[in-house]
Amino acid sequence: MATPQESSPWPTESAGSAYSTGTSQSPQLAILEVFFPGFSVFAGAVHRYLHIDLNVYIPVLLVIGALTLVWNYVSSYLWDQVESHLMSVVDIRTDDEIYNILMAWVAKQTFSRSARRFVVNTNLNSRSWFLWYDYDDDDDDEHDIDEVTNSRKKKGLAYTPSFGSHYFWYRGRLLLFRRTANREQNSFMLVSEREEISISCFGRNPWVLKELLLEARQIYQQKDERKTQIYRGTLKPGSTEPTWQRCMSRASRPFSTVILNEKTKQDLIDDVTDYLCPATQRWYANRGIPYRRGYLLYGPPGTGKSSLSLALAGFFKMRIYIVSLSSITSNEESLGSLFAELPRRCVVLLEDIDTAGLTHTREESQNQPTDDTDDMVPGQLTTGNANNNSGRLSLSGLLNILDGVASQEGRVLIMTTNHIEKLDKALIRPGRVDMIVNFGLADEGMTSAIFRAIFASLDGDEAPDNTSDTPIRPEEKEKLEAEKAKKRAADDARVNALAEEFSAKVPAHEFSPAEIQGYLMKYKRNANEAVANVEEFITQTRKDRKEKELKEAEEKRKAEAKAKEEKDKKEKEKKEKEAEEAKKKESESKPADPTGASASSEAADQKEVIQKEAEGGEPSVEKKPEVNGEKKAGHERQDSGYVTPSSAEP
Ligand SMILES: Nc1ncnc2c1ncn2[C@@H]1O[C@H](COP(=O)(O)OP(=O)(O)OP(=O)(O)O)[C@@H](O)[C@H]1O
Repeated sequence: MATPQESSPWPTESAGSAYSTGTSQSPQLAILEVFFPGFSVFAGAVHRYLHIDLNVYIPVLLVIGALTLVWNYVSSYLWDQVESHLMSVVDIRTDDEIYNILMAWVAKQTFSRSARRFVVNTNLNSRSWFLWYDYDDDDDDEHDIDEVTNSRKKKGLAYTPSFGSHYFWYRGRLLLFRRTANREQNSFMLVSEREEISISCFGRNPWVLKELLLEARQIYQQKDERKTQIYRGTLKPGSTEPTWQRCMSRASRPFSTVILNEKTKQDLIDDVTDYLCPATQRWYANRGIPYRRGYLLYGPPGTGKSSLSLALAGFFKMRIYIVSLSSITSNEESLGSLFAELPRRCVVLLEDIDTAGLTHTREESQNQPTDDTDDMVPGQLTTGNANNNSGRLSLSGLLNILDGVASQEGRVLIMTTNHIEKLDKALIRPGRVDMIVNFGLADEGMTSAIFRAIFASLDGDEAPDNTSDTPIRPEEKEKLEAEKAKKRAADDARVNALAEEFSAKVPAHEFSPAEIQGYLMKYKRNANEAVANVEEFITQTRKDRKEKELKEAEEKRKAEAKAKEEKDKKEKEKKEKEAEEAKKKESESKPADPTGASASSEAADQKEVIQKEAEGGEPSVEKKPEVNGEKKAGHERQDSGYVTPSSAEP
C-alpha cells in the first residue's frame, strides 16, 4: 500500500523546500488543489525549476481576488445607488421609431466616431427594419448620384458605439450612453430586441435628456421635411401581429401634378384645411360631434385616386397610412389594432373598399347565413356580421372600426373604390364620407395636360453646369439666363402645339390617365414620335382590351359550365338517394313478394326514370314495364317528385 509520502505530488525533502519538508500539504495548498486540480504539481514544478515558493504568494493572491470580488459587488451597488438617487436615465425602446431617431443622432457625434469598439451599418434603421424600414430614403439626394458615371454612389457607413458605457459631453453636461445586451435573451428575438439602450445624466433633473431627444427628433424630421412618409399595414415577419411598416419616404408630390378639375382640387384643399384648423376641433368638441372627416375617391383604375391622396398628405405634411382591404391580412382584429396604433394627425388611405364582403348591404349581411363561403374567392373579405366565424372583415366590422373607440379622432380618412355603385349606403353616409370626388377617364383637356406634364422642361431637369470653375461675370450670367428663358419659351410653345395635336388624336373618355402616361413615358425624350405613333397605341390597346374581354368571357363561361355540371351532379345524386329511400320504404310497407322480382324491377324502373330526368331527357314511357294499378297508386301516394304526371299515366 502506498504511504502518504509516496502518493504526495509535492517535491521531496531533497528539493529543500520549506513547505515540502513535512509529509502533508499546507492547508491553503490543499484548498487550492480542491478548486484547481493539478495546482500542486504546477506549484512543485515552479518551485523546483524557478525556485519560487508559490506558498508565500497565495495569501496575497487570495486577498487580491477577494478584494476584486468585493469591489465588483460594492461598485455595482454604489453605482446603482448613485444612478437611482443622483442621476436621471432615459431608456430607449428598440421597437419604437425613437430608436432610429436617437441612433441617427448618436452616429453623428464625435464619441461614436472615436469609439474603439463600434457597430457599423449602412442603414441605421435596418436594426428594427420590420417597423421602420426605410429603404432608399435618400434616393433623390443629389450627392448620392455620381455625375461622371451617372450611377448611384455607394451608401455611407454609419458608426455607433458597441456594447458598453460611453461618456460624452452635451451642452456642458457629462452624459452616459449605454448599450447593453438584453437581459431577457431568447432565440426568437429580433436583433434589435436583443439590446437595451439608455442615456443618463448626473443630477435629478432630466431636462438635458429631453432636450437631446427633441434635438434628435428635429434633425431626423428635417431630413423628411420635403417628403411624404408612407406606411403600409402589414404583418410582422413570422407572426400574425399586424403593424405599420414604413415602406417609403417619397418627395412630396405637388398638387399641380395631379390632373383633376381645378375647382374640385381647391374645394378638397379648403375642406381639409378647415378641418385641421384647431378652432374647428374645438367647434366639434363643443357640439359633441366626433372630430373626423372622410373622403371617398372613386373612378376606374389608374385615374389618380392614390396620387391625389399622396399629394394631399404631402401638402399638409402628414404621414399617410395605407391599408388595402383586399389584402389577405385584412380582418376585423388586425384592422382594429392597426387603427388603434394610428397617430392623432395623419391621412389614412383605405384602398379597394368595394372588396367582396363590403359590397353587400348591412341588411343583407344580417339575413345571410354565416356559411356563405361558396361565393368567396380566396384572399377576399367576406360579408356577415361583425363576429363572423371566418375571421375576415365584414361590413359591420369595418363600420365598428371606423366609428368605434379604436378610431382616432383628428385623422383624415380617404377611401378609394373602382365601383361606387356596389357600396353599402351605410359605409358612405355623411359623417363617414363627407366629400365624394369622381375620377374619370381622360378627356381632351386631361390628355393634353398629361402630355405637357411629361414633355415640358421643368426646373432641375438639366444637370447642373459644373464644367468650369471660373466665375461668370454678371452680364454674362444675365445673357445666359435670357437665352435659357428664350429657349424654354420656344420649347413650351412647341410642346403646347404638340399637346393639342396629341389630344385631338386620342378619343376622349376611353383611356385612363395611367394608360396615356405609360404610353408617353416610352417616348419621354421624343415628343414628336409620341404624337406620330399614337394611332398605333390606340389600335393596339383596343385590340388588347378585346382579347382580354374575350379571355375573361371564356373563363367566365367555363367557370359557369363547371358550376352547372357540379350542380347537376349533386341533384342527380340527391334524386338517386331519394329513389333508394322510396324503394326501401315501399318494401317495408308491403307484404313480402314471394318472387321478389316485382319490387326490384320497379326500383330499377324508378332509377332509370330518375337518371333520364337528371340527364335532361324525358323519361321513356315505352321502356317502362307495365305497372299494375296497385303499383301506380303507390307511386302517386309517395309523391316523391320524380314521376311526372304525364309519364305516370298509362
Ligand atoms: N389624374 C391624374 N393626374 C396625374 N397623374 C395621374 C392621374 N391619374 C393617373 N395618373 C398617373 O397614373 C399612375 C397611377 O395612378 P394612381 O395610382 O393614382 O391611380 P388610381 O386611380 O389610384 O388607380 P387604382 O384604382 O388602380 O389604385 C400614377 O403614376 C399617376 O401619376
